[in-house]
Amino acid sequence: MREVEVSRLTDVIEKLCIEANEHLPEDVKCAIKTCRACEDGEIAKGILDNIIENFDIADNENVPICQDTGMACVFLEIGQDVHFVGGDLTDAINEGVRRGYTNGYLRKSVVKDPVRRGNTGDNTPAMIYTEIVPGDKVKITVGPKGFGSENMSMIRMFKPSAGLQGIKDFILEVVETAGPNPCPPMVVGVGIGGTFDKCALLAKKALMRPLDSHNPDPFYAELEDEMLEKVNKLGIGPQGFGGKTTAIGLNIETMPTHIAGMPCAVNINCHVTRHKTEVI
Ligand SMILES: O=C(O)C[C@H](O)C(=O)O
Repeated sequence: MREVEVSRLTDVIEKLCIEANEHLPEDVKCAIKTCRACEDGEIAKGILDNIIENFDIADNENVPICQDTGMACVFLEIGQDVHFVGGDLTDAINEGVRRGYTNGYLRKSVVKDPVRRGNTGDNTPAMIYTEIVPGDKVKITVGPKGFGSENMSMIRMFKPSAGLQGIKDFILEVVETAGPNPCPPMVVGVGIGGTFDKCALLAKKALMRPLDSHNPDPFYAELEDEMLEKVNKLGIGPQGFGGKTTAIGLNIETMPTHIAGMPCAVNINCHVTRHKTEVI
């Protein structure tokens, strides 16, 4: 059994909240630049140039890429041989978010109550997802999630008879309904399978996977390519002004499901698909 002080998580999460908000992952930057090279419309090219200039400024001046610094989604893969000591794990995670958003001068975007509102003032609570894995390490990923795009996400509980075509049509429906609202070019995270709740989590996890990777199952890897091409043929384009680049990536995550169902969730992210990981 390896003892891990929870204060180490506080320190790491503080750092990851700031870094994730200021520095876009290389695979995302690369995907945006590749799409810029393929565009021929003047407006689309100009918007993608602005997006590239924006993330370069954020990198060089250590400022947030977007005014929406998001809800702090914290994913923990906890080795089963880890024993947390020195305090309450949830409190330690929230303290990391509190310090990150305060010391990094990041916008506090969380309200105390979904209906009656009232800002919590420190961007807590974090959305915490834990998974127990073999080993004695803790893998921490912070993915700040903006809500212009979160609001455009959807889930549908298909009957199996809807088949693959039902899923393909649903992905296109969600992207088309989103239109310019999630600040395209977007990243499309798709979850298929599990239960109602697990399916939504799969879609969110799909957004954390590098855009230059594929689902390990060739069937779903091909579906990722096919659907990305179809999404880009919708012509929504950068910021919704038309063009070839509606999405810079489309990742699919799946898991087994019940014989009577085929849940599908589509979690939309804007081009600011941020996440930072550290293993302790
Ligand atoms: O909350 C915001 O700043 C805006 C939001 O992310 C949006 O896309 O409009």
